[in-house]
Amino acid sequence: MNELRLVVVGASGRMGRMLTQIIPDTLGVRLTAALEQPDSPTLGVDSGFGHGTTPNGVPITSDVAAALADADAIVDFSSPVASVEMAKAAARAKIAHVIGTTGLSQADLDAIAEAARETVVVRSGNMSLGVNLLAVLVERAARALGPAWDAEIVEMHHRLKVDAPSGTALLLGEAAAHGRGVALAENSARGRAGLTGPRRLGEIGFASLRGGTVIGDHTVVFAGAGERIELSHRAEDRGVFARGALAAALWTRGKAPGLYSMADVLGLSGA
Ligand SMILES: NC(=O)C1=CN([C@@H]2O[C@H](COP(=O)(O)OP(=O)(O)OC[C@H]3O[C@@H](n4cnc5c(N)ncnc54)[C@H](O)[C@@H]3O)[C@@H](O)[C@H]2O)C=CC1
Ligand SMILES: O=C(O)C1=N[C@H](C(=O)O)C[C@H](O)C1
Repeated sequence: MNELRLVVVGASGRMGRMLTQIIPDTLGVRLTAALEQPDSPTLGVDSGFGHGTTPNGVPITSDVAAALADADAIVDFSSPVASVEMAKAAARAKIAHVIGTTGLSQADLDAIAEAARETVVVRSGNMSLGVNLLAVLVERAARALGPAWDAEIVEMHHRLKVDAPSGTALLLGEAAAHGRGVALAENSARGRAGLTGPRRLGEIGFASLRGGTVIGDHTVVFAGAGERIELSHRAEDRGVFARGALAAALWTRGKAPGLYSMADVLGLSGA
């Protein structure tokens, strides 16, 4: 089978640099374009620059049309605005779109769902195997324990992260809500401050810490009467997200248009 021709969106970012670093060592994929913002100072620079290796011959560009003309899939860790624009472009070009970007609003999610009617889209707040398995465990725990065990999700990330709660925290919150058979939107508590009153039964709480260079730590606490369960994941290397995203891109081959998750890619749906 031919190599999957890949476009990386957000090529100069932390995840984009990780992707361009590992793509040459990943069987079955080939980088054909590296996209950045039109005003990025890195335009024209070889996209291998970010990790001090030999040039890869793929210069960073902002020409979306040219990039999509020679591609099978897009791997996108950028910004909500950029990912929604890319989703529309991917739908028009019928190219698979793997979206890792977080901080998406409901309107952004609706636009991505609309694009997924035309092409294969894999979206996840976390592309790592560990977190997606953790979500399965959280769902089971929430189902078994019920709302009498208070669920709180604590996350910590590096000082440059711009959205909160993290996409992973929301994914884990969805898992807990699903386990309890409720909607997260109607049962979540974010950013408590001031005279909050006592905790509401069934609430799923979120707390976000930011500092230093932390790649991504998440803990789901189930606090019962007189005992507590904590389920945690710590990412030690952005490679876990990048490898997951490349696995997702390869998985899209031959799939019907639709919106998929990493649980689908990893075979964890219904686990
Ligand atoms: N789902 C997952 O497993 C993971 C998700 N993320 C998410 O991915 C996103 C990016 O994270 P980082 O790489 O750490 O951020 P970053 O800020 O280092 O990189 C984002 C890059 O996207 C670029 N960009 C913005 N608009 C663009 C456009 N229109 N076209 C092309 N490029 C554009 C920026 O210039 C920047 O270089 C964030 O939303 C983050 O939360 C990060 C790690 C793992
Ligand atoms: O911005 C990051 O860095 C990360 N973002 C994702 C999130 O919002 O959960 C995934 C990972 O934790 C790193």
